[in-house]
Amino acid sequence: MTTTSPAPFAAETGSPAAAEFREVTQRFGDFTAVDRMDLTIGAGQFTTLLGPSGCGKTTSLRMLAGYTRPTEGRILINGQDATTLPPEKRGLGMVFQSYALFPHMTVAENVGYGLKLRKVGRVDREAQVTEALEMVGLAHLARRKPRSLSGGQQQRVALARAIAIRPTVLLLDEPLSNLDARLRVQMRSEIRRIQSETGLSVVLVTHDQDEALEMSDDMVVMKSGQIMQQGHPADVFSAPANRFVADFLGYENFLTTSQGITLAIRPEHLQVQDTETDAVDEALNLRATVTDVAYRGVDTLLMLRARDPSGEEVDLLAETRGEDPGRYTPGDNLTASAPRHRLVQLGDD
Ligand SMILES: Nc1ncnc2c1ncn2[C@@H]1O[C@H](COP(=O)(O)OP(=O)(O)OP(=O)(O)O)[C@@H](O)[C@H]1O
Repeated sequence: MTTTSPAPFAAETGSPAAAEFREVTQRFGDFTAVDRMDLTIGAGQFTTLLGPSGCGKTTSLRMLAGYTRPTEGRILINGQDATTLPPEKRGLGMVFQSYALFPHMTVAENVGYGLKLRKVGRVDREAQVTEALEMVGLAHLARRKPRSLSGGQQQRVALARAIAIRPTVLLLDEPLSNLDARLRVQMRSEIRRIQSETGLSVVLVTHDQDEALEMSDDMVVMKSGQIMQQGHPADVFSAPANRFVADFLGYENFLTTSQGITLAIRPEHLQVQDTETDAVDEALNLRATVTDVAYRGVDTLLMLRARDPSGEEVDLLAETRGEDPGRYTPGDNLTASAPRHRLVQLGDD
């Protein structure tokens, strides 16, 4: 495996960002798929667009790639207005969910295709193809046809093809969703390694929060064509801005305080005790009744019903580890508590 110096791949110096969306809207008839979006894609960063199906992730990526023109707003690539540029003039690499390899071409020909279109000479082209194939660990399969490769290998060829042109930004649209679970996890770290070795700016679209948390430098959570929160995964995870983001990232418990503030607590942070007095020092301290118990091997989920500090009845979920699974049964009364640093205060959606 050769290590490539980041220089040829890095975004042009002096560029404030690899790409920018400025007040971008995309309408399809009456429907607004992307709604006045402002987004900066940092040069050399791994940015993920995360959100549920239909939130506008792919539409945003297609606008950046130039396959769809925004109804309103501007798109900048490397500081230049690219709003009306056709896809082939944007210098972007793209990998789709379906690998879209040419079946009649060898692996090397597939990887070199974009370079040939760009009229890169044979010697340089071969060097760049080899470099890209080495990067994805497939140099030994250069003469094979795609159909003789596994799904994971085909995905690597698609990735090599996209990086061979040394794109300004590499766009990945759910590239791992056709792979089995083990391979998907392996490819996550491979793509991440390639990104850090090349210094490429990458935008990944995914609905998988684990993928986004593991891979991103910058995570953009979207809902209904709008950005709900953008930041480093650890920051977004520990301090979701609103209920939507919290919900999407697996916060299951939402409570309202007597002052009307909404708090979120992760199920693994909600502790249960048999008696009221055990938990008096905790910031949150609620009497609750067990409504259901689900044993899951490594942990046991307790479904609880309680009255929150505002007086509303709420359903809670506590994930207990190391407890005897038979310890609690429906109808039991207990105390659900959490220390102050586990209570996340939420803003409006
Ligand atoms: N060409 C189109 N014409 C009409 N509506 C469209 C078109 N393309 C997308 N949409 C709609 O815009 C919304 C956003 O679609 P988009 O594909 O961007 O979502 P997504 O977040 O990528 O979802 P998924 O994860 O399911 O791909 C959806 O409701 C979709 O039906």
